[in-house]
Amino acid sequence: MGTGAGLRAAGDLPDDAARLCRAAAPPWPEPERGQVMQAILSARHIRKSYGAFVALRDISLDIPRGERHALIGPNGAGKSTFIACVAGQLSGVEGQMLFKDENVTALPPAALARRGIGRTFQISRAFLQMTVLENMMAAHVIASGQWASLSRRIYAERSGQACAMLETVGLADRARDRVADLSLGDRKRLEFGMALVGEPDLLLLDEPTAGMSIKERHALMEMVAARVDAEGRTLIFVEHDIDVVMKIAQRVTVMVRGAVLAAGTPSEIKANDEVQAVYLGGGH
Ligand SMILES: Nc1ncnc2c1ncn2[C@@H]1O[C@H](COP(=O)(O)OP(=O)(O)OP(=O)(O)O)[C@@H](O)[C@H]1O
Repeated sequence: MGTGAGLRAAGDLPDDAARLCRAAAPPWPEPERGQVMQAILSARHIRKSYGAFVALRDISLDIPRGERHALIGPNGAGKSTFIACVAGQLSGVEGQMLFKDENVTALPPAALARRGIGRTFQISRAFLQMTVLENMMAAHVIASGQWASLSRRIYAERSGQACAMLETVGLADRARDRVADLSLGDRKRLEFGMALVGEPDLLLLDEPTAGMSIKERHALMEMVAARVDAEGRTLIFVEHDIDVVMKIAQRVTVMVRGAVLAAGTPSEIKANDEVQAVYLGGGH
């Protein structure tokens, strides 16, 4: 993990020191005005229709490498559709998607995952009866592609890696519990950890805190922010809790009816009259 260029300072330090740095950091600073960062993802004129219904009209946005970026907007604005486009899960998407300067338009999910675009998935029913550790090990086996050769040595290695990742996401003491017995917050931690196993450069989270208590939401997203920062990853997340957005995102894009209404730092978005009228003011 965390081997790529662009590692932030905390990621280069021994664990304890990094933890202390991160503990002192929140709330995380917004990028300085005018600061230019290289885009890891550039979406150009993305358009997606479901039959006659146009869900995304003409979305163009750049996501700088290492940024925590929130997508917000009223129900039906097209946020999940955009995430699914970036992950390559939809057909018939018009426009162009550049990832790390490569044209990845219309590539399937597996090809995008190999290039470093990852997203979380809800743990499927069949895996709920398995333990937390078994699920995490499955994620390692899938990511390694070594289905058939789980020798004793590789098994030990995988379980070591799985335990380390459980430690990372705060689930080490739940390793032997069934996933079905976890709280929603812990299940989301596990899903996040399983997505990290693929070492994505860009991680997509679609409403990661849905259904959680306020306290759980903040705890989950603070952990997510600390991890993506420490490992030099880029994060795009869809979130309805505006307090979480203000605390976690460095930049925000507001979508309304399939188009971008505004983009900027959290404080710019909060001060935007149009955004207040259409979304934040509760008029949706
Ligand atoms: N498979 C589909 N077939 C037809 N219409 C769809 C499909 N998926 C989404 N839509 C429609 O596209 C629009 C955008 O949906 P999307 O889920 O992307 O919005 P959203 O901003 O994520 O909303 P929410 O915050 O409620 O999740 C909505 O009007 C939705 O009903």
